[in-house]
Amino acid sequence: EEQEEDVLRDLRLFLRYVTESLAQDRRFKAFAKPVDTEEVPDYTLVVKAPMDLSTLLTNIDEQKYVTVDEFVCDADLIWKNALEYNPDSDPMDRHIRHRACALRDALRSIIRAELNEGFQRACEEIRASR
Ligand SMILES: CC(=O)c1csc(NC(=O)C2C[NH2+]C2)n1
Repeated sequence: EEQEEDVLRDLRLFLRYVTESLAQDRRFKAFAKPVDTEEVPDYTLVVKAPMDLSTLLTNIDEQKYVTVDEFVCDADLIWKNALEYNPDSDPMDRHIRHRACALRDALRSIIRAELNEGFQRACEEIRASR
């Protein structure tokens, strides 16, 4: 009902704030848009569930997420995919892995700093009721 739609609207605003904060950070530029599978043809052979910051924003607009944890699950794909696609010891692989781990930590840090636990519980109750 109306109150639920009010909570989910606030969730979308919160998730856009988190995602935009990460998207503005130059360290995370490699994660801003989908990997171009024309330029990187072997990417889809290695990574079965691609994800990037712009796709997270699209998912938010399409009302895919009812809880913060569902969003974090998708956002975590970004760094997991990067570690999978860049496993080697060469400096470029190491560089992108460091940035992927920085993305993971920045995401969790913003959420811990800004998310009200009562609001998270309200979202989880909506998910449980559906
Ligand atoms: C988004 C992502 O994970 C990504 C973009 S480029 C890249 N890796 C490289 O360009 C080479 C370093 N070894 C392969 N990984």
